[in-house]
Amino acid sequence: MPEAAKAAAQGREPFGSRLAAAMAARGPLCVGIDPHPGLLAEWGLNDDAAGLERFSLTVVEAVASLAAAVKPQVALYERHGSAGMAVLERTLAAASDAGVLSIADAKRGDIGSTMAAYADAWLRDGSALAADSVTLSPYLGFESLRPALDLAAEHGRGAFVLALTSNPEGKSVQHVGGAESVARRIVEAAAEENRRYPGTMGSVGLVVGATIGSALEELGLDLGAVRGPILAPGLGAQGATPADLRATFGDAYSAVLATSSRGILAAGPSVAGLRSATEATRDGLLEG
Ligand SMILES: O=c1ccn([C@@H]2O[C@H](COP(=O)(O)O)[C@@H](O)[C@H]2O)c(=O)[nH]1
Repeated sequence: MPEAAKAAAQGREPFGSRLAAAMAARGPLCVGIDPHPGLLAEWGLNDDAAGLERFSLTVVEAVASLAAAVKPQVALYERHGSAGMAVLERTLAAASDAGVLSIADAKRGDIGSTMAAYADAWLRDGSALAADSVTLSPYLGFESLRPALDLAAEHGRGAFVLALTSNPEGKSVQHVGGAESVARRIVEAAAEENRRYPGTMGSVGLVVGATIGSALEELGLDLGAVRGPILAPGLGAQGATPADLRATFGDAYSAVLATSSRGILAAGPSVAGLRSATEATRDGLLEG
């Protein structure tokens, strides 16, 4: 049975279609949920599971109707051990209840047999950690991600594969090869993967930083050919502006889901403050 039909049989449209609809309705912004110790302190919360929960649920409540997606940063829950992971489970459930798509920023990647276990955790129906999509690291080879790519397709969920990350050190691996760069391999593999999805947007996206400047041009990469969403971190706290995003992505800008965490979260803990920062960021992305 084709993937779209399988996912629909389970009552869920493919992730790419659901994200495209959310971006059309609410704009191209994802709000990152990054409960850094410093932010918890600024919000008057303890650096413990209770503080983490108050922080996370406040963000979901504030932004669910304004953002196309939320992106909890898994590391910041993991540092609280099992209690933190339980908060992450409740945060993902709250996002789902509030009707906003979730991207678990877990950056998982492993050999195929263990990748299947990661896929079960983040993408299988019934898993307490199941999110609408998950970030994946292709350092063990794009094809090592196969269990996650297939399970995502089967369950109407999605994946964002790291291609050109927003940190300056990323170049030392991702640009290697010049015209035949490592990043090109990832971009081409994602494009191939999205052939299994009909419609305008496939369910396999890429992570491409808003801070990469002219790298797409230098490496000769055409993100339009991917037919998938481009998750672009780096807006706000890492210095990128909406104008930078437009200049960096050019014709592919319509597929860009910009994500900002600290730049918006600094406006908390008031729900009104978070909402107004989210609206301002989103409006900046929508303005020509
Ligand atoms: O290339 C990447 C991939 C992921 N991230 C993640 O996005 C957020 C950015 O947070 P800000 O506070 O808006 O800087 C964070 O969770 C990173 O792990 C990234 O920045 N770059």
